[in-house]
Amino acid sequence: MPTILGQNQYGKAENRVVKITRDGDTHHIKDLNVSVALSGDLEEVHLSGSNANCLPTDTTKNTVYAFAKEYGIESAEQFGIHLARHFVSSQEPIKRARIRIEEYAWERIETSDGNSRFIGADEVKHSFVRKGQEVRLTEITYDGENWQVISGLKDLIVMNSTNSEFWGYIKDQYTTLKEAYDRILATQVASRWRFNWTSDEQRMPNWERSYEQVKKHMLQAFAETYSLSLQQTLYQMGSRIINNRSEVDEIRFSLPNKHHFLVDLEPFGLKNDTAEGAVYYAADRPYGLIEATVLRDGVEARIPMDLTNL
Ligand SMILES: O=c1[nH]c(=O)c2[nH]c(=O)[nH]c2[nH]1
Repeated sequence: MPTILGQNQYGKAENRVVKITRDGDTHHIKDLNVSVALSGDLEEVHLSGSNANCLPTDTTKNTVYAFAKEYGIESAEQFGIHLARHFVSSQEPIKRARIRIEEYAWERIETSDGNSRFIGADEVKHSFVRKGQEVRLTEITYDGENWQVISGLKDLIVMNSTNSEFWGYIKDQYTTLKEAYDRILATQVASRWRFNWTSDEQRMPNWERSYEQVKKHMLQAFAETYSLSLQQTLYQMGSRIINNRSEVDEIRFSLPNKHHFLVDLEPFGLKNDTAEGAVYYAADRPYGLIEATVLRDGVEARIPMDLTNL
């Protein structure tokens, strides 16, 4: 049976790059995990074994490290754009580059006098603790003409200990869930948002500020929404971002509902009442999984449905 080569891409995945910038004796860290995927005229590499059009994955790795040194890392997005442009514009057979980056944040360790800026001890200028919060993400795709930048985050764990209800749902012969008028709402946010910056002619967003602002609106909407379902909270989070950040046209969330169930303490003669502060069992599985995209009216949805392997 004849066969044909379908979609293909290649490159070096998970290049771990740590760049230290020295500002006098104050240091700054950028800690990235960069994955390169290239595609183009690569049929012969697969079909005949000719490597004439193949830029080695080893070279793509070296380019990541050389660019970090030569040009620095202003933001994950800027770094990814720079790499994507390089691969597509410098190698004729390479028609498309996709750069995915995870960024791990570090913060300065405070001195014993509680101030990390006006210090006698100089270790704070170069001593860091890795932030336990979210991982920042970006994916840059470039075909020599158009850009697509989808940034995001994962593992941002949030909880509201009240202001969440869930009732009025369908009840069939299998429904046992009790209606909740005051419950815990907790989730581990995975999200991707797409920028409307698509060509060199447009003004590029300020990537660092944009990330901080999107995250701020996301968290504030989570905190400030009186929730009748995680679905409703998700929509509030997304629309708050679309309404406040003109550079973002689309945002998708994958929100596991981290269920907290009231423990039955009746057998021990104890009343476990939410109004007085209750004891919960934090279940890890199964979990409800609430996923949706929120879009600016009139734009096309481009973020893939399944965020897990992005
Ligand atoms: O916020 C929720 N949405 C649901 O769809 C759902 N289903 C469920 O059992 N609990 C919840 N909570």
